[in-house]
Amino acid sequence: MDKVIRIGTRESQLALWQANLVKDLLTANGHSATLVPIKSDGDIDLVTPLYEIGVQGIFTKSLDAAMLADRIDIAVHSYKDVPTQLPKGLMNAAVIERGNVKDLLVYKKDTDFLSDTTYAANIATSSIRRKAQWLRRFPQHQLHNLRGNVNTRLQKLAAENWDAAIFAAAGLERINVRPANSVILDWMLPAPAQGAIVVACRENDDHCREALLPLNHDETALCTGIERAFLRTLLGGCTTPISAYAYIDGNQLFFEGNLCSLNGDRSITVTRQVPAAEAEGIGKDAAQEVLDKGGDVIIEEIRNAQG
Ligand SMILES: NCc1[nH]cc(CCC(=O)O)c1CC(=O)O
Repeated sequence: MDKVIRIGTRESQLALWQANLVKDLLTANGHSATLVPIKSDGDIDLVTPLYEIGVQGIFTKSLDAAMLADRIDIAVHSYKDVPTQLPKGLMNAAVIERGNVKDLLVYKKDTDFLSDTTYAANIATSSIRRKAQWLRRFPQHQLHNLRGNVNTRLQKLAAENWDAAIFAAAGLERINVRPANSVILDWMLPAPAQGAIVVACRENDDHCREALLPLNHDETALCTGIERAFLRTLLGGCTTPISAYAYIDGNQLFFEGNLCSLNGDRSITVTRQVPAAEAEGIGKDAAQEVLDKGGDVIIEEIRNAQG
């Protein structure tokens, strides 16, 4: 009998859904696996905006520690929550096929306010990236902080006097709680690795590395790898106004990356199209172009604002 793979997961409904997906994939390949729920600091303090907490990897830290202490064997994360710098001794062993990458607006009444330039709508999100892109498009709007897991945030939106809130579509669709009152934000560029799930393990754990290898989706791994290289080269933080999306169509890889100032008054977008087989290095290269086009000044401002 194979040794049982202990899968560490956060306790939110979305985290459990993602961990169960990995458990089912491992089981289908003949492995035994069990879930080990672990609390993360990011789920305990639901008030402080993430950018004020300032710790890198607040959602992944507890699971990383549990892995290093041999209390769990693998950890399942939303890839966009994983810092670009991994703790020593751990590795990302598989990137699961990506779901919906887009952001989604959940509105209370209707979306008429989006075309009324005189109305100062109240929009909820704690994401610096979403705030910056939103203010660039709707400078007259008021933004409000909204923290918590997907379910808590939906409840808060219902309770508050806000017009709408912004979510990752994947988070709501996976656990089947996307409200009818919602619309995909096609114009908003997603966070690097949004909609993708990553499975980490200890570097020296050959059994888990081998078990996870067939779960890796090459196309998703390539695209999210480029998006994360773009992020790492610019700043490396998880709470930044940095967006990136890469996808493959035919044999071509298309990339779009953006850096916004915090209030959205400046925005630098770069794009790439290369044969997928030659995509190596384009995330870093695109980030360098952003820096050369004045991104260095914006990055410095963000660093100073975040202390
Ligand atoms: N930062 C929280 C977080 N991390 C991953 C998701 C959803 C799933 C995903 O984007 O992969 C969410 C919720 C959200 O941003 O609304």
